[in-house]
Amino acid sequence: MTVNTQPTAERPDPRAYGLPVVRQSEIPAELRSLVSRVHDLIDAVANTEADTETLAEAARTVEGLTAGLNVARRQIGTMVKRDEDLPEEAAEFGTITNIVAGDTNPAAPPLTLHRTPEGLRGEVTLNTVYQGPPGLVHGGWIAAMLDQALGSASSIEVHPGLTARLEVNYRNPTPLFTPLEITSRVDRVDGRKVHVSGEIRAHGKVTAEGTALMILIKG
Ligand SMILES: CCCCCCCC(=O)SCCNC(=O)CCNC(=O)[C@H](O)C(C)(C)COP(=O)(O)OP(=O)(O)OC[C@H]1O[C@@H](n2cnc3c(N)ncnc32)[C@H](O)[C@@H]1OP(=O)(O)O
Repeated sequence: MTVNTQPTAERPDPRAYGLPVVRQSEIPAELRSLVSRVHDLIDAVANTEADTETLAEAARTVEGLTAGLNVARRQIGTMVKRDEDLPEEAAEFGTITNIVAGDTNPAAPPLTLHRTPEGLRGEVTLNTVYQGPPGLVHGGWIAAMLDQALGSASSIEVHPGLTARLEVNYRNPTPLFTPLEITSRVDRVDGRKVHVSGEIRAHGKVTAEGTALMILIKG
């Protein structure tokens, strides 16, 4: 059961802090396609054993592409507005290049979380880019995914906040190339302090669990 499905206050509008906002539906299909291809490129580069001529040509090509894309860059802190069907005061915002969930970040899996009657839930499958021990997800990345899921629970169920404390218990190895289920929820709200918890599961078995204290941003 969710503890609180009503925001404690109207959500802060990033535009009031000078941050640009892009609607999720405004992200061009061509950019989404590019992000997806570069996501695959990162994995290919990380694992290639191609000959040196192929590598040198790829480096020149990528250098040229990078220069072309850098001609027009977004402002740091650009936000994306999700759940566009929700009323304006209930809209959810996230940073567009968020390393875990950012729409335009090719290094993000990305992790997409949806509301459920119990809190939030998402699924993600990770390749070797996220590898720590052989065949397993890096522990720091596990913490990052939990941080995102716990922070989003606070943001969506209560109000956006910053992580003041995060504790992770690594119960079992988290495998690569395996659908991971990520769940999170708000356990308790005490003024600006929001206590949240969540888990990562593989094949139904908990591999990691996290608890965090989120401090709601003022305003
Ligand atoms: C959709 C979005 C998903 C995002 C997911 C990702 C989330 C993140 O990664 S956020 C980035 C990582 N976190 C940070 O950078 C935060 C850095 N820390 C800070 O900026 C500040 O310490 C901050 C904002 C957490 C708290 O500062 P401030 O707003 O001044 O609050 P402050 O007055 O000190 O504390 C408020 C209350 O919280 C308590 N508190 C604050 N920090 C802690 C802590 N670490 N442990 C326990 N209690 C704490 C205080 O004791 C106080 O309690 P009370 O009201 O009972 O006296």
